[in-house]
Amino acid sequence: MSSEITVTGLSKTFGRKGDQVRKALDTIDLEIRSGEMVALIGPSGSGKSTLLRHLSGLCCGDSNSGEVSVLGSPIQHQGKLHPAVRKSRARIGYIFQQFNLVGRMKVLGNVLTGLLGRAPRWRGCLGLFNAQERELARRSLARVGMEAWANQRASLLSGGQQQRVAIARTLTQQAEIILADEPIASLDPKSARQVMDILADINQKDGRTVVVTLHQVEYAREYCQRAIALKEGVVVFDGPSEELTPALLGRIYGTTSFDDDDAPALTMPPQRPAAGLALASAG
Ligand SMILES: Nc1ncnc2c1ncn2[C@@H]1O[C@H](COP(=O)(O)OP(=O)(O)OP(=O)(O)O)[C@@H](O)[C@H]1O
Repeated sequence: MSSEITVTGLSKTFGRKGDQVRKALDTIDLEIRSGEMVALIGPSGSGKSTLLRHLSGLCCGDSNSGEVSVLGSPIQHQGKLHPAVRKSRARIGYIFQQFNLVGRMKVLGNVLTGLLGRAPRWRGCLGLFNAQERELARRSLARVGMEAWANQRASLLSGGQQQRVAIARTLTQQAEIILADEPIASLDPKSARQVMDILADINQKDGRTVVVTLHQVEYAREYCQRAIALKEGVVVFDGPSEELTPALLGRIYGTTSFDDDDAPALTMPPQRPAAGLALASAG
């Protein structure tokens, strides 16, 4: 399998000298291969969302720190976005915790916005999509079980339905990679499972690479073959998700207590990772 996402030496510091400085990512090295479904896990504030944003160039690393390339194209290099990042972004689907649909717009219109990065800008701005593009959007909605809602306003949908429409938007975009940032964090368990089933289906049937940040470790174990755990901006585990034993999770999260949704119930403040926790000791 070829490498689809490569991150080398990426660091990100928030805050300026004099203010409170916070290192959100600390010299991250990663390689994600074509067709993988990878969970990004770790305690709140460990850097999962920040890392995901860097992968699509929504965020730039520290100057002189590292590089990110996706699908063979550079996204950023030493703190600067590559001039052709817009082209690369058109190939990357991004799913947000809060769906990012336009509530006043119809569901079909929202799904068609997936084409904005590919269609000529003037056509997208005027909403001039051709019959073939509309058909693609309808097929995408059917794939996530939302075809019957095509002409409804997005604001009328439940959270789970909105997230399915957001996934249909990435299908219409014909995204080659899907980055999903906490896609199920605000959903009830049934909707969460539907969304994870759809992401897994796209991964398995279409061979799309999926990287998903998750709070619920059980979903990571069930749906993703590989898990990458961050703690205080450092990769502390990278391996098969079945190797996420309670003892290891206890060290990653600083707790052995998990709530009903299998999200870690944090009772201890985050600690620096113990030396022995780094990568090699994961098994
Ligand atoms: N725009 C920002 N400005 C300043 N600090 C930020 C910003 N974005 C993130 N941070 C900080 O970077 C660190 C990592 O945040 P991030 O949101 O990536 O963590 P996370 O693992 O996704 O957390 P959660 O699971 O709670 O969403 C945190 O300390 C956070 O406060």
